[in-house]
Amino acid sequence: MTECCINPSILSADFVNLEAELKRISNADAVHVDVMDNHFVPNLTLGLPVVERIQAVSPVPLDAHLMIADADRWAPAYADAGVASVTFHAEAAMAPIKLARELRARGAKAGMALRPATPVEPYLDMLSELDMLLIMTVEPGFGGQSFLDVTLPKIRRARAAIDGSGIGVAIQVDGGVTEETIVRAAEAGANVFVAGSAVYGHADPAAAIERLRAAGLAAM
Ligand SMILES: O=C(CO)[C@H](O)[C@H](O)COP(=O)(O)O
Ligand SMILES: [Co+2]
Repeated sequence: MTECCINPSILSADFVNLEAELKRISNADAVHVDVMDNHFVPNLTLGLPVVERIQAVSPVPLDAHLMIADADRWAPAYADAGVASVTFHAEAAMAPIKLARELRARGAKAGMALRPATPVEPYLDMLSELDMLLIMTVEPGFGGQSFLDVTLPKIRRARAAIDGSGIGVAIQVDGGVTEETIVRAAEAGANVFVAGSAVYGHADPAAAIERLRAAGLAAM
């Protein structure tokens, strides 16, 4: 595997200057947009109207991470808005296969996320319905948390299942990704890396992206 995608999270950007903040990461593979509803997670960020404006000005495709309840009802609208990749949480979807098919039918890549304590095994048979599996490496809700190494065996099991079945599903990790932890996540089998603090916490976010990409690639 040679692909190594770095998707900065704008959760750590300056929300008053989002257009300028997006220009600072134009060498990223996508921009990760964290949508939180204060129900599925104890935090509130932004919703569809703001995502539509980000979509209009972003130099890179959007990777929407929906930390919202009732994903079956709300997620398709993000695909309709032209978001390239829409990720819902398995714990928030009543009918994840139906929802993944709806997202793809609307032209988006379908992603499904698992909280750190949610096992991957119940979902192995539906991986072919997905373009991306997001394995959360922190409890969703806030940026700036520490990477949970306890999730590494799950990443390894997911990678083994994907490689064993020959399906082309990306494995994304999100939370606490740094130049150090990206090595362990990449060795375990992840190939798409979300980083908020480790990109926007630096004076030169574009240079931070290149360092993360180099560290991830070297570990694959
Ligand atoms: O989904 C998220 C939190 O729920 C964020 O994408 C994630 O926390 C990124 O921030 P950091 O890299 O600072 O951990
Ligand atoms: Co996220």
